[in-house]
Amino acid sequence: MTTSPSSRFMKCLQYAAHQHRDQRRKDPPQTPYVNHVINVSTILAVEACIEDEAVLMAALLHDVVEDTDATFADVEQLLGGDVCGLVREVTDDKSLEKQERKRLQIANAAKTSPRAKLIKLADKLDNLRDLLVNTPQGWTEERRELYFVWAKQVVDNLRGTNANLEHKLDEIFRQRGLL
Ligand SMILES: Nc1nc2c(ncn2[C@@H]2O[C@H](COP(=O)(O)OP(=O)(O)O)[C@@H](OP(=O)(O)OP(=O)(O)O)[C@H]2O)c(=O)[nH]1
Ligand SMILES: [Mn+2]
Repeated sequence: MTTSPSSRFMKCLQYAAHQHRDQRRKDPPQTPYVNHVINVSTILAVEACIEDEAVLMAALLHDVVEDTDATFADVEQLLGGDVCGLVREVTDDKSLEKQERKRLQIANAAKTSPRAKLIKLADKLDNLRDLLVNTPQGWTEERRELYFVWAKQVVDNLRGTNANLEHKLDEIFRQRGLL
């Protein structure tokens, strides 16, 4: 049986689109940023068959605090503590140096809850699918290659979470000679 999206889910989608409305991805066609967060939620719903609505909503909001003026308090007020807690788990601390943030993504991946790990796996899958076909503006080939290497280190600490997503990520790592 097909069910309609809930009004909470629609409110969440609208909020993500609103918050990211002026942002573009770094790919040459400058795709609207919101396409990425919709992709991450869609990967979870369609490819990983996740029915946990809080996970699908947190996927839509996974970059909203990191990359817009939204706060955790805003997310909590709009969608409650469960969704907000998941968003918190997948949000980088932008006040840290970039190298430290990258190191922490690897180190913290293993400590993340299984539901947040799903979002992180889908996030990396979408970013890597994009990198297979695009070089972000201003990136060298070397920087692109290093992103694949770094993403594999993050994914290695997220394993045992969802066989389907991990298989799709491994196909990409194999294609790049990393596995
Ligand atoms: N592949 C790709 N990535 C893009 C694009 N536009 C923006 N990004 C973002 O760029 C990040 C990777 O760039 P870096 O230079 O390594 O990191 P930074 O943006 O955090 O400084 C990814 O974040 P991340 O930390 O890996 O994950 P997240 O921020 O998405 O959670 C990704 O979301 C694009 O067109 N293609
Ligand atoms: Mn992301």
